[in-house]
Amino acid sequence: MTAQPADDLRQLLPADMAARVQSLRLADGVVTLVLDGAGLDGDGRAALEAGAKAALLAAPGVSEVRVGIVADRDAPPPAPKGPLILAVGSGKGGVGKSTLSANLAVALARLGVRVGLVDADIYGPSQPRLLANEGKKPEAKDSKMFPVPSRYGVPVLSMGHLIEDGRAIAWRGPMVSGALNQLIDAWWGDTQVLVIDLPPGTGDVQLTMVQKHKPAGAVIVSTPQDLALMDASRALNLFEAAHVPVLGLVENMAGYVCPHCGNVSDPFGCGAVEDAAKRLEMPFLGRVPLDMAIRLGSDAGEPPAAGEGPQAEAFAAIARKLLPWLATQGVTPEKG
Ligand SMILES: Nc1ncnc2c1ncn2[C@@H]1O[C@H](COP(=O)(O)OP(=O)(O)OP(=O)(O)O)[C@@H](O)[C@H]1O
Repeated sequence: MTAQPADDLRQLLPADMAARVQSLRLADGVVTLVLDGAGLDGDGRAALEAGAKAALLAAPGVSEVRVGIVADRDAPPPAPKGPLILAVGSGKGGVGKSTLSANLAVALARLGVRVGLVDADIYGPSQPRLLANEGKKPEAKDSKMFPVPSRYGVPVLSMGHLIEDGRAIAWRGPMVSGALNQLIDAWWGDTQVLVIDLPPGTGDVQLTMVQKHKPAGAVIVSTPQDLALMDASRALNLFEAAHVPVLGLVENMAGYVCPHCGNVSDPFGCGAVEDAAKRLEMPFLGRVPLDMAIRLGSDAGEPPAAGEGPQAEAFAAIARKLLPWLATQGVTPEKG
């Protein structure tokens, strides 16, 4: 039995149901279907879901159908209550998730979005170094913390601000969640978007975290190597299991820029993440080259996105791609 492409699957739905499809994705035998539930009451929605499942499960190669029914397509976007949570995840460590989180936050801030950053990497916090506010302690009022300002217009909260430098944390699950709650439920004021640098991997801690502090969307970062890509698709499953929309994939460390001659070579290959995004029917959000200037800037607390030139542009391009989605969530950059 061969799996059917998503377009063929759509044909299997009755016309009135097909007209309500907002997105339909097939990966590893699992169909993820988002339907527009405009004008339907609870029973109508239940019938829509049951009908779609029955029609699609009959298709060869489909083992599971996950259905999400969203509100009226024409309804104005709801005004977000607190900051909108945007998670940055990866299937494995060391692929540049923290680098992307910091620079994406700075790039969004440069576009006029009020952005905050939470370093949820409890065991290996790196944001205080990346955004140059290491050693500062957050103040607190009514047992809630104030984020620590950074010189790049992005306030930050990280375990790195709470523990002594270099002290490893050996905490168990509940303590980790408790610490994370404090970082997220802080005085974020009029922050519009909270970027969360998730810990690497796809374990229970990550799942609990995304279920509890439900991100409005997630970005997955991967290097172009096959193994990293396989891990990235696990991260995709994590977000799907928590019903968090994945906004797209970012390829990091693609194409090595020689610091001496500026020539670009491809030690890890190039384009594999974009191909994977196509295969998974995910948007591809952009590519960040493997560039010594990115590592040196990051180590020195000077995020490349805050500067000028091609490194800054790589992150700015990714941030710009997120603006239309942010608008659908009621977040528009401040003018001026
Ligand atoms: N595009 C890049 N070019 C050069 N160096 C990079 C690039 N992206 C990340 N790095 C460097 O790679 C190392 C790992 O990056 P980073 O800490 O962002 O990864 P991570 O996925 O968050 O890792 P961890 O899971 O361990 O926190 C850092 O030294 C960082 O400066």
